[in-house]
Amino acid sequence: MSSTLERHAVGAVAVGGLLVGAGPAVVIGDRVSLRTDPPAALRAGVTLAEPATAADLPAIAEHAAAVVVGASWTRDIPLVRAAAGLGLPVVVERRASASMEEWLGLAAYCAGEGDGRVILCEGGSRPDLALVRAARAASGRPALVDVSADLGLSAAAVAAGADGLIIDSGTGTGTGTGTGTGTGTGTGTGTGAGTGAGAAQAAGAAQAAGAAGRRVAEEAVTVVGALLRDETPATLPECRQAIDRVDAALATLLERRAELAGIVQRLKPVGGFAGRDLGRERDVVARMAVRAPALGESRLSAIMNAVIEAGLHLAEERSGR
Ligand SMILES: C=C(O[C@@H]1C=C(C(=O)O)C=C[C@H]1O)C(=O)O
Repeated sequence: MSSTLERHAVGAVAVGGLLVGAGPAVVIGDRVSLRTDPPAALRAGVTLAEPATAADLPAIAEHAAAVVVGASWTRDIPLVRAAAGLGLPVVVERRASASMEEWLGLAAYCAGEGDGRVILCEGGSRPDLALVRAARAASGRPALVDVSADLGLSAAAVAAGADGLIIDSGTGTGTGTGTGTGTGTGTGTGTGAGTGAGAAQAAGAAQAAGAAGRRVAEEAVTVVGALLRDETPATLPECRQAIDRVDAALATLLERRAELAGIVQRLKPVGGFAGRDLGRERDVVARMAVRAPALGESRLSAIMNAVIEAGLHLAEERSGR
């Protein structure tokens, strides 16, 4: 077995005001690539910036919180080396078809050329989430997943252990001017660019789609993070934020539960409070106590009585009883 399969605790890398790799997963909505975005996209305070050439590096050092070694040029070693030595955290994208060993090898090279602050990043149209999980555990480096091409993978990426999601900066800012393309889909991707009439519309569509995309990513980080991401908050604000995420997940589940309980009321011969089934309620509590042994049956029973009664009230209200 390769030694890269050893598992390491994942360290944290600060990127601007974000801590990537410890605590909650983050959403990064501003990744700029000077290979495709206009130079003006590199505004002060941008989080991630990818150079087109070495000439871009001084401006990136001045304006960006981290430099991206992009998937399309991981073999341009002089540029990789210059980017890694810039003094910023380095985000190392996996070249499509690169193996985990190649990816981690490049990350280690960047760590050696720089000050060691390296974050892995997986992207493309079909991000390999199993590889993200394995690479993160094997290297101890935090990992981001760029879900711009398929926002529907946001929840899966967080579940796979991603320390953050990147959503395309074009979708996040909608800075288009002029006519051109403005596409917004249900999953929230959009770009606005061009010159002439229709610009505002294109930019507006891109902005709306970008905001929707951000909500999808934030939702995944919050709800899936609350369910699956290990956290040991050390401060009062961090702990309260962690509780807020758990409450968001709870509210989502409570609403879902109330809908299901409402369907049951319509399916039973006698619904509502009149058809209350205390045996079934006891079974519900007993099963939950297996998952929540610290709370135990008697505390859970009080909680679930309130939950069940709220569901019955809602069902009766809706049925006009
Ligand atoms: C949903 C039902 O109706 C009532 C509500 C329950 C619940 O919310 O879990 C459980 C038992 C019943 O008192 C059911 O019978 O399953």
